[in-house]
Amino acid sequence: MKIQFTKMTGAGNDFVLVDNRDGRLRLRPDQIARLCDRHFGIGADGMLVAETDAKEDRIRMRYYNSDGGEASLCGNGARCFARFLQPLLPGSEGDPLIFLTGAGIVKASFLGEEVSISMPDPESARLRRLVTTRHGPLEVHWIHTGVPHLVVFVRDVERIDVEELGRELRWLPDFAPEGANADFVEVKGPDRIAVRTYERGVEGETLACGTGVTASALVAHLAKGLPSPVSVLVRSGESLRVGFERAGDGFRRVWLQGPATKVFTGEMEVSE
Ligand SMILES: N[C@H](CCC[C@H](N)C(=O)O)C(=O)O
Repeated sequence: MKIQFTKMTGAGNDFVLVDNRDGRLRLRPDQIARLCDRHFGIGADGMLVAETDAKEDRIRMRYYNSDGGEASLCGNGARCFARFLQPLLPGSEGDPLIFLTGAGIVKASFLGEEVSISMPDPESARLRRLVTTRHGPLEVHWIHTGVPHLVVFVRDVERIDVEELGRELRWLPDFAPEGANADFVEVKGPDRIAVRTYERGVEGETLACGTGVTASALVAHLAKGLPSPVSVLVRSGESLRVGFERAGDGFRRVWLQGPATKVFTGEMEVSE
């Protein structure tokens, strides 16, 4: 089976995108994992598939991590998805796009090289939980920004063994069975943070994580008082921005902005 795809990157978090609005494609997790494989496939952190949701009469974005498992939202992926979708919808040039995701409706706006998306209202954060790691007790903050995240504040993100500690936090029994992505956050200034993320379903550090950047900025507001918008430096060296309004003890009108770039298009043969 030949797959026509577009490869894109959202600040270094990279994706394979496929237009399946005609519904002809049925990919198994092992086929998705092969497409995302960096040695035997195209190579990506995840895959985004455009579908038609007849019931809602809207386009739906399905997101799969590189292990082939589906997740409810991918923030950088949604920004790339909007950039991918726009030329496929004649007459929509420049207008905001609205599409469905597993975490609700997303509205995307195009700002030059960048794309800004509305993020779902996060479930209320669970702050200052003590967990036990092989290095002893650690204070973590849990928040769900479309997918679950554990946020840890550190003095220097460069000195963290993200693969080792990130993996341990991702699999903590306290958050089983769904687990969580692990974000390590360094406050760099009154409205700036640096974030490194170990991603669930990629099972490793990615160069950026949109829902993780959002989780980190919201918790930095709650726990450290950083105001909106927060500028976030990610592992690739690029920066993203997160804006929000308070609503009671939570948030509303959360948005995530950053680069979303096409890298190449191609086709790949996938075994049936
Ligand atoms: N790995 C995440 C989903 C993708 C998150 C990330 N790529 C983003 O940009 O939000 C999870 O399974 O919870």
